[in-house]
Amino acid sequence: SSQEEAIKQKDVLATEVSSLRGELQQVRDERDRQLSQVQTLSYELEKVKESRKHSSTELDSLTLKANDMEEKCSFKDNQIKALEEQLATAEKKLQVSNISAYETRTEYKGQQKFVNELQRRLADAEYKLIEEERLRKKLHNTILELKGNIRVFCRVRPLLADESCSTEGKIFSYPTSMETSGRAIDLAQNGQKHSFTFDKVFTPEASQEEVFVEISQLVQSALDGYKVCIFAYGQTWSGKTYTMMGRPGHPEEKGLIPRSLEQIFQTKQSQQPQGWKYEIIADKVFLAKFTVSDLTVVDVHSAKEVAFLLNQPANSR
Ligand SMILES: Nc1ncnc2c1ncn2[C@@H]1O[C@H](COP(=O)(O)OP(=O)(O)OP(=O)(O)O)[C@@H](O)[C@H]1O
Repeated sequence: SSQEEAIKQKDVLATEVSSLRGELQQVRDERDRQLSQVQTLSYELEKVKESRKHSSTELDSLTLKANDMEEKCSFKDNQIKALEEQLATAEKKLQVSNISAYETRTEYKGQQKFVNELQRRLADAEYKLIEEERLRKKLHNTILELKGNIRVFCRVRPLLADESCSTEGKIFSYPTSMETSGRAIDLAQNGQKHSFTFDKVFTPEASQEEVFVEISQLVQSALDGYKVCIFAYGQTWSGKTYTMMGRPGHPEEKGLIPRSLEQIFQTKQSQQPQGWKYEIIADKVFLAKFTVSDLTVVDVHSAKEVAFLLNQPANSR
């Protein structure tokens, strides 16, 4: 029985051992499972640590960026403030400009009215001027016609250095009566007096300018469209060239031709704004010893040829 007892106890113990072995196995399995869980967790922990490290670097860089942005923002804020101030000033200026633009526009309208009025008056004045110019031409020509369509002036030149003056005072005299003053000349020859009257007599003292005053009215007539002819006539050495051309190299002694040309070209210029247009044609003819040579029809090829033609009448005398 004690043997049975022992066998029984042994069986109980064997059962107990196997149950304990089962439990041990369970504990082992649990341990392995927990071990692998620990491994997983420590791996994850490692990952979290790494990501935290990365995040902290990123955080640093972001903080830096944020600081930079803040700085920039405050700079931009200042800029915006400055721009706002500028904008306010500009708006104020714009307001002022608008007011002054309005004033200017009003003033411009006033001026425009005034200009229109002036233009109207100018057109009126121009019309009157043209009418009056027409009347002046007519009256000028009437005066010249009344003075005589053909007028003869006499000019006595002074004695030249090599000419005797012993008898000069006795030969010429100029009557001073009311009727003939400035128009008559008396010549004494062999005790006889010969009286002549002209439209005007120029004494030896008369200047080129004085002679031109008489002639300029005829030049004006020519400019007004009337036909005019002025020529000098007289014996050799009597002063025709001097009267017509003047003394070369002495501008104050220039003759009728250069003075007339000046008047013609001055009038041409001064009348241009009033709408007058002048066409001036020059034609030069030489007459010497009954031979007429017309420069405008003779073919010339050089300045020398022209000089030759100009000298021809003088050479042929
Ligand atoms: N009014 C004057 N005052 C001063 N000198 C004059 C005057 N008129 C003429 N003379 C002089 O008298 C001289 C003769 O004049 P000029 O040559 O003009 O005469 P002319 O009539 O043209 O002669 P020609 O018929 O020979 O060509 C010139 O020396 C000129 O300078």
